[in-house]
Amino acid sequence: MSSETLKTISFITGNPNKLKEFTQIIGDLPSYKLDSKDIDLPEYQGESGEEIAIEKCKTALELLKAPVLVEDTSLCFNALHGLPGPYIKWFLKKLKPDGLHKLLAGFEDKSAYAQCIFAYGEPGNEIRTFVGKTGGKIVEPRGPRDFGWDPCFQPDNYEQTYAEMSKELKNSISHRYKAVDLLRNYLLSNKE
Ligand SMILES: O=c1nc[nH]c2c1ncn2[C@H]1C[C@H](O)[C@@H](COP(=O)(O)OP(=O)(O)OP(=O)(O)O)O1
Ligand SMILES: [Mg+2]
Repeated sequence: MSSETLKTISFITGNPNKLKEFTQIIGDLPSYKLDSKDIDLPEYQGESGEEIAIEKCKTALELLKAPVLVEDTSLCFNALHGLPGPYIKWFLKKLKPDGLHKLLAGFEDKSAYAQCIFAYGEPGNEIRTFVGKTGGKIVEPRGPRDFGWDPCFQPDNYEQTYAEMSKELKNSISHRYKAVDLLRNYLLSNKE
């Protein structure tokens, strides 16, 4: 297929680590050209993760008026009925991974899940969402601190935190991997 007939999709995110993982996970996508834009879009509050992703996608569509992809990530503590959830960014900013772990000091249940929701929109079409979840527990931080709450999240069935894992391993089991896998299948089955 010549480059003129490739459909360009812009992944809009202000987070370079997300973009790096996304690019590694999605790999080569025949018929599409994946582009990215570094814009930190405003996010609605008090909504479910899915609604936040859809609203974020609508904002991106208004800006670009072309196929856009956005993503919203949550970290949900079961003892806290799913909080911090979509507000994890602000909790992390103030508390750091150490404080996130301490937040659960008074609770026996340290279980949590990481959730990633991609929202894909094209002008005039309904917005599609793709949800990936990985369960685990919140532990005392271990490993490099280069990406968010990775040091304090240990996925089920593994002895390492996300931060201690190789990128290849994280990207083969993560919340983001599961969501991108659904998105990839959708895009490949939906191409004209
Ligand atoms: O796999 C991950 N491992 C560790 N930390 C992570 C991961 N994925 C997102 N994060 C962090 C980034 C932000 O502190 C919060 C999600 O907030 P979220 O609004 O989705 O991300 P963001 O504002 O950094 O980028 P964007 O411009 O795409 O909204 O969790
Ligand atoms: Mg954000």
